[in-house]
Formats: sequence, C-alpha cells, structure tokens
Amino acid sequence: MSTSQIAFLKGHGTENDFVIVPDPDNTIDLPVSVVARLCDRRAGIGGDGLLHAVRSAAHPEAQAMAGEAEWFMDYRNADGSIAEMCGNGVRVFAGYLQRAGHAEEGDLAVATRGGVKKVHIAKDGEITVSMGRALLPGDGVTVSLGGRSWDARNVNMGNPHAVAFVEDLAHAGDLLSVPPYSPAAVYPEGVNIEFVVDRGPRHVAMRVHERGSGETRSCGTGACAVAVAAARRDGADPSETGTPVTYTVDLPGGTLVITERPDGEIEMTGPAVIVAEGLIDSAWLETESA
Ligand SMILES: N[C@@H](CCC[C@H](N)C(=O)O)C(=O)O
Repeated sequence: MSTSQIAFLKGHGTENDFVIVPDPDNTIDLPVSVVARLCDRRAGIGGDGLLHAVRSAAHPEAQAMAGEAEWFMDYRNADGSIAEMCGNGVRVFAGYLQRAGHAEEGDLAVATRGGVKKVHIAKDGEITVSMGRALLPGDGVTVSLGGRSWDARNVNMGNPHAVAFVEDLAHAGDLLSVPPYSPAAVYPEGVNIEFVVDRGPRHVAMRVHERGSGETRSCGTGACAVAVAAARRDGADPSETGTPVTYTVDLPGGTLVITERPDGEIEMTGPAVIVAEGLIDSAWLETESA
C-alpha cells in the first residue's frame, strides 16, 4: 500500500453502493484486507463493493481487451473477494468515467472480467448495459433458508446465480444476514441467491444475498438472472419467437428494466449516481495496514 493519499469517489446504482478508486496506471495495491476495510460501513468508507478504475492496457487481466475498451473495471466484493461481473457496478463505473471526462454521453465500452460490456449513457442519465447472454445449466438447485427450501434455477450471467421463486419476500426475513444454503457441488466458488415474487405481468420483485457482500439493496446481474428465469418459467424465449422480452424488476433500492433480445443479448437499464469524492487519509491507511 502506497503511503500517499488516495483519491476515491462514492457512488451507487439502485442503492447497490461502491467505493470507486481511480488508478489509471494501476499503481495502487489493493489487497483483500484493504478492500474489506474500505468497504466497512463503520470503520471505513462503506460499500457493497469496490470499483478499481484502471486503464485496460495497464492491468494484466485486461490488456487483451485494451483495443476494444480503454478502461477496466477491476471489481471487488465487500469482503475483498474478486467477482467476474457486477451489473450495477458497470453503470456506476460509466457514470464515474463521464464525470471524470473519460467518456461522454452516448456509447462506450468497459472491460470487465466477464468480457467487454457495451454501455450507452442516455441524455437523461439512465445507463443501458449490454450484459451478454445468460447460461442456464440444467442443474437442479435447492436453496434453503430458515427451515424452508425452494427449487431454484441456476443462471450464469458471467457470475453465478440461484433464482428461487417464493410465496413472500418476507420469507427471506432477517436471515439474509446469514448466508442461505446452496449446494457447493453446483457452486464451488459460491453463489448469489435471489428470492423472487410476482408483481404483475412481466413484473417481479426480488431480494438478493450476494456472494462476498451479504444482503444488498440491488444486484444488476441478479436482476438479469431473475428476468431470464421468470421468462422461461412463463414460457417466453425470445430466441424461439424472434420477439424481445422485457421484465421490470423491483429491488429494495430501485427498479431495473431488463430486456432479452432474440439473439440472447440481455440489456439492463437503470440509474447511476455519484454521491461524493474525497481523499483516503494516509495515516488511517498506514495504521490500518500495519
Ligand atoms: N452487485 C453486483 C454483483 C457483484 C458480484 C457478486 N457479489 C458476485 O460475487 O458474483 C451486480 O450488480 O451485478
């Protein structure tokens, strides 16, 4: 960890919140322990995750994408673990790039561990991300929580999800602070678990327990996984009908609109908000790092 002060921003997308650390040349070392402390809501800045903003050419995991996307979103969960993708994170990352003058309204590309994501920043500030295709491995999955169990759908959006349709979101109770059980054989790297209820035609509501972060108020990849699982449950498959299918997904922190296109591409639209920017105190970093 460098001893000089480190700039940060704080942002959120439908209240899935992030500490953003701009580091164009990839000179800031962010070990697991430092990420976890920065994301700590009492002793640190606080966030569901951290977005390390690095030029693709300067990051070994992103160099191969540098020709397509100038910036790499090096995403970390709140516990410091690395994840392949973060849907809300990509929108907030694009919002940061625009604020910093690295991107303008319109189209841009962002490199992630889940590949290059195409992003559109609209005039009204809403951001649409092409999230790629969902994979739906056929594994039967059971999610258990508080003495109840549900059959769940295994959906991969670059990162793993188990989607359980439940009778009442309250069944997830306060127990979302305790990790729900899901089979390690299907998810050796852990899993994000979504609990879903119907709100109306092609309109659902969900809560999520995120791998590496606990219960969060929103999850973009989770909302995409939920929309695809709901569509298949409802007998809708755009690749068969040639017609896009759109679901509105309500989360505790806001609403995301998810469209699956006939070619399988999933588009997620929602807000991105930059709340603050400042400097991480170097004395705190040195003390805490010691
Ligand atoms: N909140 C994110 C997902 C972040 C990664 C996830 N916790 C994982 O470990 O896969 C989103 O908006 O997609």
